[in-house]
Amino acid sequence: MASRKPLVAGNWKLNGSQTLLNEMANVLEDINSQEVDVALFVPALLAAEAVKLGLQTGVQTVSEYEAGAYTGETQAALAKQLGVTYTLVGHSERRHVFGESDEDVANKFAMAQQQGLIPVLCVGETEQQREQGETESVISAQIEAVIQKLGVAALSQSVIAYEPVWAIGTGKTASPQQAQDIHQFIRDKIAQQDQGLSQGLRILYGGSVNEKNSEELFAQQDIDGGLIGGASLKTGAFVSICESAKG
Ligand SMILES: O=C(CO)COP(=O)(O)O
Repeated sequence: MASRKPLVAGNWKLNGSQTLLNEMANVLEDINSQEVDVALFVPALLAAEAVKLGLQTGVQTVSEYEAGAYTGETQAALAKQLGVTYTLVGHSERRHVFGESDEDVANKFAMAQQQGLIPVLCVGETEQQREQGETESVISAQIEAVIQKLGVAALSQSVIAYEPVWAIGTGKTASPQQAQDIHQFIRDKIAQQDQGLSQGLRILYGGSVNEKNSEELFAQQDIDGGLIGGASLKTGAFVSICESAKG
């Protein structure tokens, strides 16, 4: 895992509760350490509470707009004020269910950074794109949209999460080698523009990670932790996954 500190992040999506948050805060208290960063991407309504409980907190998306007449949006500046650290941008469910384009995602990335949040840029191909040999070109375009807008240096204050769409919530994990190949592709792509930045960049894997497969995934050279969906709603499983990311 080179010298990058691993990050294990739970993405609760539209799930979870105040009760689960309290339970999670109790069990995670002992884990956040020198060896692994642990964060929870909770529904926006729970973010303030998660911060109060001492959790490293993320929201799941932010508005690309700074402020104004945009009913229903989550404001990056307010999240920052509340003590939120991260936001996901471009999660596949935002792209595929809510129709966010690469350009929308780049705009959200920019707004997150402008307001002092760390964006976690989610990238990944659908099953059909993989079958058609488009995996690398799809991921390249998703990353390039951010680089075109902000320059490659912007990636130094961010995290990338590779989440193959066919592996999300399906129980079909990418094999450690499949995941490593794409992580290496991403790091090499960024190295072509900035070698030093690429070496320090954390690239997480997401898609059906559980307490049984996490250790092998996290042992891969270019996998710096995980973005965990379903298993982050179970305290025991999530704690095991976090532990497995330690050196
Ligand atoms: O989408 C994910 C995390 O953002 C992955 O979800 P699962 O771990 O449930 O497959």
